[in-house]
Amino acid sequence: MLIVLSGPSGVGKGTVRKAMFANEERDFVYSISMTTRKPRPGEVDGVDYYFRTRDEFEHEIKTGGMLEYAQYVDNYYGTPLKYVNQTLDSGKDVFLEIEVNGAMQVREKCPNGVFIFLTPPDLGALRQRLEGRGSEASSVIDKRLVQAREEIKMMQNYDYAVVNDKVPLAVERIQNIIESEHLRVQRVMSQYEKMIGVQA
Ligand SMILES: Nc1ncnc2c1ncn2[C@@H]1O[C@H](COP(=O)(O)OP(=O)(O)OP(=O)(O)O)[C@@H](O)[C@H]1O
Ligand SMILES: Nc1nc2c(ncn2[C@@H]2O[C@H](COP(=O)(O)O)[C@@H](O)[C@H]2O)c(=O)[nH]1
Repeated sequence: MLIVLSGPSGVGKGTVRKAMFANEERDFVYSISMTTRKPRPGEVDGVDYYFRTRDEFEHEIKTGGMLEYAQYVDNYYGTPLKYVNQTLDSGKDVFLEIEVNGAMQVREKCPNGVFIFLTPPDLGALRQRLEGRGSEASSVIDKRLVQAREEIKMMQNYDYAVVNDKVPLAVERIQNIIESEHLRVQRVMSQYEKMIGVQA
């Protein structure tokens, strides 16, 4: 199953995802994105992102190496296709943490994915989280907040909206969604197998 988590910058996607992966026992893999953004202090190439130049990124686009990509506040971000395909082929779930334009490209290509939008309790909390993280200059925070308003309008294109008021609660809500989606897929598959006369 392909699981896509979006939401405005600073809402807590990374925080929630890391907490989820600490809990998660099932086969479940995070797809590391590629970006032209400079690493923040402590970020490691190949762990947090694949950090690439614009030329390198554009080469990947031209050669069909990206499942999706978008320009977000002056930088490219995208999902390398090969790793997603290999992981899905191996039977594991893939988890993408990406912004809305990229998510809509994924929806076109993989309509059976599960699309979850993480929201802040309100825009004041979002600003506080971005400022509290301290990783961007205030001019960049302002641009991200402008972008956030546009992104929140896209929430209606998602299958689920989850409020990140408290991290453990948001984790639990997302895990419940994934669990129920798994059960739904299993029910459909077993009905399908019955219909075509294959032993489930
Ligand atoms: N539920 C929460 N309550 C309060 N603070 C939170 C909550 N969730 C995350 N935070 C804090 O908000 C800040 C932004 O979180 P995080 O970096 O995970 O956001 P993000 O959505 O992944 O951002 P980006 O899209 O820019 O990568 C961090 O300092 C994090 O500790
Ligand atoms: N379309 C994509 N968006 C992505 C991807 N990886 C991350 N992102 C999103 O970009 C913004 C900014 O991220 P930051 O690390 O600079 O704070 C945020 O919304 C991320 O979710 C991707 O592969 N494709």
